[in-house]
This record gives sequence, structure tokens and C-alpha cells, in this order.
Amino acid sequence: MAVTQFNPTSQKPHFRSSQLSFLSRSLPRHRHCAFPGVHRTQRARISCSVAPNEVQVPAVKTEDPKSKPDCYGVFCLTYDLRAEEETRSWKKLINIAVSGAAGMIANHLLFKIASGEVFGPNQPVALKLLGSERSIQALEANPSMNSLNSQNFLLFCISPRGPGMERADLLDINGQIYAEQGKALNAVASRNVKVIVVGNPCNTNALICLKNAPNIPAKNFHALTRLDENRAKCQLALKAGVFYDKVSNVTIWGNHSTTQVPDFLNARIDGLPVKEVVRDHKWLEEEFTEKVQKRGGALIQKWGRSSAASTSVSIVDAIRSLITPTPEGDWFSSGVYTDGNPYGITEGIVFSMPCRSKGDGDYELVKDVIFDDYLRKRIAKTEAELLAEKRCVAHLTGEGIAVCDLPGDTMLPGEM
Ligand SMILES: NC(=O)c1ccc[n+]([C@@H]2O[C@H](COP(=O)([O-])OP(=O)(O)OC[C@H]3O[C@@H](n4cnc5c(N)ncnc54)[C@H](O)[C@@H]3O)[C@@H](O)[C@H]2O)c1
Ligand SMILES: O=C(O)C[C@H](O)C(=O)O
Repeated sequence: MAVTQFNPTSQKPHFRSSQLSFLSRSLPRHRHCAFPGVHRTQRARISCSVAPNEVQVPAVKTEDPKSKPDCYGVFCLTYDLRAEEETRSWKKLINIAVSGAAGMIANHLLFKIASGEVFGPNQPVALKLLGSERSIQALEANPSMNSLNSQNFLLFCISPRGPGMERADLLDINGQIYAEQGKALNAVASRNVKVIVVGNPCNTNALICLKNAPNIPAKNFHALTRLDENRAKCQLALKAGVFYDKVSNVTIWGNHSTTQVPDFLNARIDGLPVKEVVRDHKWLEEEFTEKVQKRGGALIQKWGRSSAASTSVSIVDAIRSLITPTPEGDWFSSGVYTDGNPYGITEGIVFSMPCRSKGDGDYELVKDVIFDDYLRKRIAKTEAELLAEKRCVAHLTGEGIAVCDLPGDTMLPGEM
């Protein structure tokens, strides 16, 4: 791993073909320095700063000017990462791989990462773009997982979804992709990689992926439910007539599907329990809950495609929640492995739960949450759905023969 905050004993980052290197564009502009190891003919004068307590970059070493620069599509490598020892004034490189990189979500997300919006200013990031045959042509992406050994984050935004495809088919077809990618990760990825599965059905895809990657801690896999949390916060803010940032402690429990449970019992508005601020409890139980559960489908109906911009925003939020300490008293939702959970949820599934992070890439489940009958009943339903999905992909998780008895009245957000 190449990032200090995740693994202080990290190996030195190195650059493989097809990796694109970006430097946050928000670098301070008051000083220029050249990078050691950069070919004389292509040496970049890139803005950088050296604080009083940092080491000044030593004199430039040049390499054989005849050797070819590495170019990938329109991007050429100008920063030789092997020279890292000599560029101590720079933060360590963060490696991020994005699979499904030519898709709609990635189209928004990649530029956010490259602009410095996700990991902050003065932070070098390297993006590795992975994709299917189509994306090799579209952005010269790499179809292979073989060079993922130094990644800090891996974002899976893939999943084909054909018209009329049954949910069981989707589980099988996408599940096979995630099984394959899990195996590849297991073979080559850093043990510290944090994997965020976005492609639907994301909870069960994350489960398949982690089961096929036994060398990587199951805790490192996430299914994206942050979009649902953001949607829930937005609805509560609108109802209460407050700004979005006044809404806190919102948990999405369970599956990223229409059985998900947006928890208004533990949520707060301006520090007060939601039920004290929003007196219309019928609205909370019925309208609010259903609106959040079905928002994905409503969007597909209106727009004709699944949400991409808001999803990319929520992926940014999800990453930032892992790399910055969670504000005191608050938490965030993520679909994570249930083993050892304090809520009595069946072990061995990927279930959205409330998490806190110290900002080191890891997280802990929040213990001090309360339950009532309404919440327990709803959680049981989404749990049953995830257990059914798990049985449906048993052939992909190494747990025997698949039996697909999916509950008929539950759907993915986009299926309604
Ligand atoms: N979890 C969430 O909150 C959430 C929200 C919105 C969308 N989604 C899901 O995210 C996924 C991606 O959405 P999108 O709008 O970007 O879709 P998209 O169709 O625009 O992009 C998917 C990309 O994946 C690529 N791909 C297909 N098979 C692949 C494979 N085997 N390996 C690598 N790449 C492959 C395709 O070429 C395409 O570029 C969908 O499954 C969607 O349902 C999840
Ligand atoms: O792609 C979908 O099915 C919908 C998506 O997961 C969403 O919540 O917007």
C-alpha cells in the first residue's frame, strides 16, 4: 500500500502501464520544482510547495532522453513515482482503481477524484481505469486486474443490466463478474485495499466479491448505501425546513433495495431526535420511508437511466467518511459484513449499518443506537431479503447449490 495513513509500513509505489497520474490541480502556485527522474525532453514544471518542516527536493536527475515517455490516451506520464524517496515534500501517492470506468457513474466520479475534491489538495493520486471491451476503446482502460497490487481504493461501478432481465438473472450474471473480480483481487491486491461495490445488487455483489477474496479482510468491503443516506437526509431537511447539514445520525439499515430501512428513530435534526422535530409520525413511517426506498426507481422512470451524478457524489462522501474522522456523536451508513455486529443481525451477509471511522480507512460499528418494534420489523424484512439473495448466489460464494426463492414484493431501487 502506498498511502501513509492506511499502512505506515507501505511498500514503495510504482507505476504500471495504463495507470494515469494526476496531481491535484489545487496545488499552491507560488513555487516551481521539477521532478527527479523525469525525462529531460518531457520534464514538467509542476507547481509545488515546500513547507519549513519538509525536505527540499534535491537536484534533478535525468534519465536516458531516448527512452520513450509513457502515454495513455491523451495523458502522458510526467511524474516518475519511482523517485518517491527523493520527493519527500510530497504526500504519498494514493492509488484508486475504478472498474466500469467508461460508465455513467465513473464519468462523474473520475473528474472529482482528479480535481482534488475527494482526497484534498496537494495530494497526488493515481487512477487506474478498468473496464470491459467497450471501455478499452473509449478510454484505453485496462481489462485486467493484474496490476492492482498497490491500490488503496477499488471502486466497482460495473454491472450490465439488460431490458427485461429478471432479478435472479441479474444476481447470477453480475454475481459471476464479482466472483471473478474477487478472485483476481485475492491473487494480486494489497491486503489493505478498501473496496466499494456500487454495481447492483450491490450488497450481494459485495458478499460474492469478499467470499472470493479470502486473503483480504471481509471488513474491507463496502456496498454503497450512502446515496440512500443522502436521500433520507434530504427528505428530512425538506420536511423540517432546515439545511441538509443540520440532519445527522441517519442510518440506512439493510439492503440497497426497496426493503432498505431509513432510520428516523435514531436520526437527529439540529441535535434533536427527528420525532421531536417532525411531529407527523405517519409521514415518517409511510411517505418518508417509501420515498427513500423507491427513489432510485423514480429516477429511472423520470430520467430513463439510473442516477449517476448523485451516486458519484455519494461515493465521494463514502470515501471521505473513511479517510476523515467522523464528527463527534455522528455516524455514516455503509453496507458492511455482519460478522460480530452488535444488533443481532444474522452473520455472513453484507448489511448497511451505522459506522464511525477514525479517518484511517477503517471503521467501527456504532453501539449506542435504539430500536423499537417498527424498526425491528422492518430490519427483519430487509434481512430476510438479503438471506434469500445469499441463497440465490450460493454457487458463487462457495456455499453449495443455489436456491433462488427471492421474496416477490421486494425489488432493487430501479426495478419498480
Ligand atoms: N449502489 C448505488 O447506490 C447505485 C446507484 C446508482 C447505480 N448503481 C449501479 O451502478 C452500476 C453502474 O451504473 P452506471 O450508470 O455507471 O452504468 P453504465 O452502464 O453506464 O456503466 C457500467 C460500465 O461497466 C462496464 N462493464 C460491464 N461489464 C464489465 C465487466 N465485466 N468488467 C468491467 N467493466 C464492465 C460497461 O462497459 C460500462 O462502461 C449499475 O449496476 C447501477 O445499477 C448503484
Ligand atoms: O440502478 C438502479 O437500480 C438504481 C440505483 O441503485 C439507485 O438507487 O439510484
